[in-house]
Amino acid sequence: MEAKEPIQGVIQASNGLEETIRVSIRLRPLNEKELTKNDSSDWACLNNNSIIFRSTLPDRAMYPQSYTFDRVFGCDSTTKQVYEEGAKEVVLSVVNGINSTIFAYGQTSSGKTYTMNGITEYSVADIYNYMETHQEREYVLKFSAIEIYNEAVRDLLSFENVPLRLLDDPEKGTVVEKLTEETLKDRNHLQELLSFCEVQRKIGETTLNEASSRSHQILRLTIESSARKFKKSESGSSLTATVNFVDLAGSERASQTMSAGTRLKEGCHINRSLLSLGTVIRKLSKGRTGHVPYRDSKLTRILQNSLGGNGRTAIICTMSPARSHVEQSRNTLLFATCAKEVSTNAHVNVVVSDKALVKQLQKELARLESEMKNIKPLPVKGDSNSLLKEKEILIEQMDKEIKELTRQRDLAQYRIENLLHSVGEDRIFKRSESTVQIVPETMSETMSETVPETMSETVPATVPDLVELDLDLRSDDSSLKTFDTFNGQGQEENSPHKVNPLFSTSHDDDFLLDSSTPELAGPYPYNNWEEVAQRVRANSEDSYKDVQCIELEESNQTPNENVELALARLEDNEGQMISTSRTNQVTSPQRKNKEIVTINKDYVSGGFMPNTAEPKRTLNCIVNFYPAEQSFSSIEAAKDRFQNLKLTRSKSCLTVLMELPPSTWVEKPETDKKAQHNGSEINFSGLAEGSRRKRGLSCGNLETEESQSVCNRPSEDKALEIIEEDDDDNTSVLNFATGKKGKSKNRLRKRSTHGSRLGRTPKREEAKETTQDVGLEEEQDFQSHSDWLLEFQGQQRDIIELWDACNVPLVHRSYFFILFKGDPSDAVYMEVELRRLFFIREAMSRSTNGFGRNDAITQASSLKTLNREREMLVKRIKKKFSVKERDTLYKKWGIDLKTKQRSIQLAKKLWTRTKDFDHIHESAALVAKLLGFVEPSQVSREMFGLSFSLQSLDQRSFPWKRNMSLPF
Ligand SMILES: Nc1ncnc2c1ncn2[C@@H]1O[C@H](COP(=O)(O)OP(=O)(O)OP(=O)(O)O)[C@@H](O)[C@H]1O
Repeated sequence: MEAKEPIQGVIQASNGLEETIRVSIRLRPLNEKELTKNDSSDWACLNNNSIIFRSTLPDRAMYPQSYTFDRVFGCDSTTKQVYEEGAKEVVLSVVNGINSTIFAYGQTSSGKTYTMNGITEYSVADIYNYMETHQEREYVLKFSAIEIYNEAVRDLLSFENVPLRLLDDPEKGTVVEKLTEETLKDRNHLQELLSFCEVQRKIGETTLNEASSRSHQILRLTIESSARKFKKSESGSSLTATVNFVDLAGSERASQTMSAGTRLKEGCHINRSLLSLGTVIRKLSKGRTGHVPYRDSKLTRILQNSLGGNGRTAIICTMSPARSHVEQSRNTLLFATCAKEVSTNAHVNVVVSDKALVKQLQKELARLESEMKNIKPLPVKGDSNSLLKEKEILIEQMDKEIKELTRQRDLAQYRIENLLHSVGEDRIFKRSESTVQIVPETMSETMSETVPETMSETVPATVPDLVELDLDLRSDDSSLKTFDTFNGQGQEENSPHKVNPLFSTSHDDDFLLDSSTPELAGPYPYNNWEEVAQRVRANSEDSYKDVQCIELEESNQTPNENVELALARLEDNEGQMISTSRTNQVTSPQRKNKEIVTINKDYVSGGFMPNTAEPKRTLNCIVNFYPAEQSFSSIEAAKDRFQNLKLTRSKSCLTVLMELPPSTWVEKPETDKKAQHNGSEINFSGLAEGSRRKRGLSCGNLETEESQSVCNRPSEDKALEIIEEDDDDNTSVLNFATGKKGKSKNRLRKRSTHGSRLGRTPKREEAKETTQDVGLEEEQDFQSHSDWLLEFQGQQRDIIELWDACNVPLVHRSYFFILFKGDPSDAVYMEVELRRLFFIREAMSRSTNGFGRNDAITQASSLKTLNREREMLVKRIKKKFSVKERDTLYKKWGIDLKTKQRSIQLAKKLWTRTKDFDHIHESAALVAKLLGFVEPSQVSREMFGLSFSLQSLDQRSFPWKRNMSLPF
């Protein structure tokens, strides 16, 4: 068994190897004397491991008949076999740094010396053979020999017959003082020494006149080995181990050698060492508990490590087969049986000096440092910069893919939600063909679910968009920020709004190409709406320009300042909103902004919740807070005002301006007269019940025929209807947008749906037709503006009335009042506001009276039709206004990109959230404007329209939500 390579740097021992003593039995043949006496053998080797006693004598029955050991050698076994199978493995452990001991135990003349001499010879031969075949290491062999006789230790290599003392060394254990230790030169040298020892031992026996040895002989061979690459002086570590060849004295009892005098004493000493050996073996065989009497004899002291200590041990028990020696043979077998139970714990003995250890570590360190220095950097394939760029490009591509996938995922989720929602709404949302039907209580939840979750979070249903519009009017920068926040972009850190991925990454116009839009089926109920916009724009083009010019030349007031001015008046009349005393003079922008914020805060904190007291108060304020002599809406006042300006426009322009005062929201006798002159039955003197009845406005009673006609008005009867008289007039977008009328001979005939509802339309249309019959273009334009003015004034009153009925908050009224002053392009917003207010009032009424479902149709079918219309609108918008054209217009008008983006975002939101017929046309018109016809002066107006359209959408579900009343 090969021992493991020792670990350097550890002094004395490692690799503990616990094993039992290897015990073999060798049965020698009968010698001549025994044969002569016919001392037959009763022992027989049953196999290689067992020996049996075959005697049938009755008195022997009490003893065991069979014994088993590691190896049993019969009479015909050679010493070579005994060595090979019983000792060699243990002996050769010494070359690997493990101590080993070979014992020969047995009675006198049983063959101990005979066997041990042979084993020693074979061992020496094998050791030298090993060293010769392992030249990588250097070996130093040292030999010593002692004899223990009568408990006296003698150096067999010394001619002096002086007993040696035993010393206890802390590291080596018991050592023999002054013991000769001969360093061997070669194997012959060892053979000479062995012969010399044998002679010495025989001399002693001869002196004692003994045929058999009475002493214990210990031949000790120590082997030190080290790696050959290290010189001895530099050797950091070496292995050192000793093999002991122990030839014990005969184990027969003292009584058998009992004699008088010296012989008795000799026999007693023999027994002492042997008895002590037997005791130690017996103790060790029972485990290492308790005291082991190693020190009871010289023999056990010297061989302490070989007996249950650091080393491997083999015991060869020799025995005579003669029947006459049966008792000694049994004793030998009993000893062997005990020895078999003894275990040892062999270690590899590595001896390392401190100096050598330091040197070895230094060398190892130097080697490692050298290796570190020799390590070359790994070759880099190609240019690192190009690799980096490639990686960056790859990352960018992956990032785009991720965004695209995310967008597709969100889109798919949104469609699924819509689909599921539509299915679910079939049971709860019903409406007539063209009437917005009051939805059940679950409608509010359904509506909110229709909008993507992120969008719902972005715009809480109860947060009016006016607040954001207010901020927008303060300054461009703040409005940008606010609107971005509104749309989930450019969020502030603590903003609860989330970005809707549906919009965050898509192109500005992508939402118009949403493939989820179903096909359009059936008649398009709002044909040529874009032509309406063109007409309106064309007819009002000069007015726009003049207004802009006047506003610029008047006082360089910005839209914000106009708002401020109105608010200042509002404050003066209210006297409660803002304690600051103000006049009509324009204050500094900073101050104005601050005060507007104050109003907005009031609105958000207090005005948002239902407030029944304020609307009644503010309604009167809105109507009356302008004294007649100060009112901008007064024609006379407007004339004075305009005349004081440095007008550069033509007379016709001035005329138009005079007819389109900045604000017509207050009652004007002149206008009333004009309205009456045109056959209108509108009573402009307030909001008396009688006037409402005259106009057919039955706001409080929707069960009347008129009100039913309002609510059930087909969607075809929308706010604007275009009659193209000249099909060849295909004014280009650019021409239209830049104000070139070209050869347009379009006739715009406005048909007010709500006007019809109010009972004014027939007469008003008659007036229109009469005007058209004149045929003069200027007169037609004039008539058109006059009609619009009447229409506008009528709408104003309806709106004011509905504001009151719906408890619309003051702030909303204020801004609406300021922004929409009778410009022809305000028609859309007026119509939207009216529709919104009608709806809200109707909803309030229904919420009080209960819900009716008889005339309802399924939400799925209405959504289907809605989406068809949406699809058609998309196609028309795309066809009319290319992206390139719009960009050209934006650039020409100087609309900055952020403003454009903001408008488009609002349009997206409105477009996406428009879920019914009431809003799709207005939203389509607004979207179209924002995509192609938003001039700088219209930005705030358009945004306001979008904002309150969105607000209307959000608040639609509010009245039924948790039975709360309307917030305005
Ligand atoms: N296996 C054997 N084969 C042949 N002869 C043997 C064998 N074993 C021992 N002998 C012979 O027996 C005799 C006694 O042997 P040996 O001297 O070795 O006994 P011993 O046990 O050493 O006795 P003592 O204890 O008195 O020294 C010797 O002459 C030896 O040659």
